[in-house]
Amino acid sequence: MPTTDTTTTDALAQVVAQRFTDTPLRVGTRTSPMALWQAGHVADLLAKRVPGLRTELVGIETTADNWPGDLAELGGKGLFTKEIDRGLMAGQVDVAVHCMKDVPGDVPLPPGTAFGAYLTRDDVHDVALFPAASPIRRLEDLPQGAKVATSSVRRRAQLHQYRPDLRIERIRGNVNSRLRKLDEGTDGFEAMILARAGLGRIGEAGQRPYQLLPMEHQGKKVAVLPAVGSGVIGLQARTADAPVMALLDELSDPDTAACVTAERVMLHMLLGHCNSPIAGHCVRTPDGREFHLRGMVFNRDGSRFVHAAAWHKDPATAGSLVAADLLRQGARDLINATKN
Ligand SMILES: NCc1[nH]cc(CCC(=O)O)c1CC(=O)O
Repeated sequence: MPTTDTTTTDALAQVVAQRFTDTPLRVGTRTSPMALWQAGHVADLLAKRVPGLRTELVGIETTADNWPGDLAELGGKGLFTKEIDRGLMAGQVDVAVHCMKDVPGDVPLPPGTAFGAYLTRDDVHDVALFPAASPIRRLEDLPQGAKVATSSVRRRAQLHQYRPDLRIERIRGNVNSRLRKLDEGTDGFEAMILARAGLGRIGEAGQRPYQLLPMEHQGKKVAVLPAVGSGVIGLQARTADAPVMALLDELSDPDTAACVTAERVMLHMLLGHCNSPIAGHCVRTPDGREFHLRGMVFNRDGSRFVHAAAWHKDPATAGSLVAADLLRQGARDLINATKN
């Protein structure tokens, strides 16, 4: 009898279940509420695919979690991922959960590891939030010179394009503590920019009003193109761990994987570092035949920027076309000018 898909996949479930009888499958994660939600979601997906599979969340604090100051002072390079990568390489965890947005584009993945799954992309919009007691609900209504919280150089540059008067300042800590600071008026912030996906994961998206920022320019309204990899959870494992890699492959969403490839090929070719204001977003075209990638590179205050788009059936080609176009327009000078 010919082997069907079901029998092969069931064989995989058996292999995985047997391997993780004595020790559970360990899922490595950061320890913020958002990261723990993500890891729990991954554990649910794994257990759904392999009934009876035992999983264990292993919380790992990263350099970024333990540094209260400005991350730029540490020089970047995987501040959110390094310690989890080390745990994966050392065999302390079997799967690492990362926000693709936090995976640096200018350092290679640790040897012997690879992303085996990209989960279906969440909403990629950035949103503006205001203190609970504030009557203001749109960035356009903020008074001249209002103080806005974000640590992202990409968001800072794009806000300044529309509202050069705003005083944009860094804020640290996890999303929950940032919201608390905003409401309590610590540091006098009148607005804050966050990813809608992150808000949803900590259960806040339905709890408070926010302004969804459009991704495309519409008159005088603030528009923000998202970061490369935004809204995507990536699952990394040891390449030699064949059963886990095969399991991750089944959890991966092909469209999300293709779009992340397009965006990250662009990022790699631009040689962006963690202080480069770079934005990129890829979608499949409505007819399903091609991938449409848009990319932007800014200077620090958004007064100069380059913008390119490409359509191609091969995502990596779309990425390299957009990067080449951005570089031709002067992206290298913009990136070098924002080096610390
Ligand atoms: N830089 C932190 C970070 N990494 C991923 C998310 C949210 C989820 C996502 O966009 O993938 C956030 C919070 C934020 O930017 O507001």
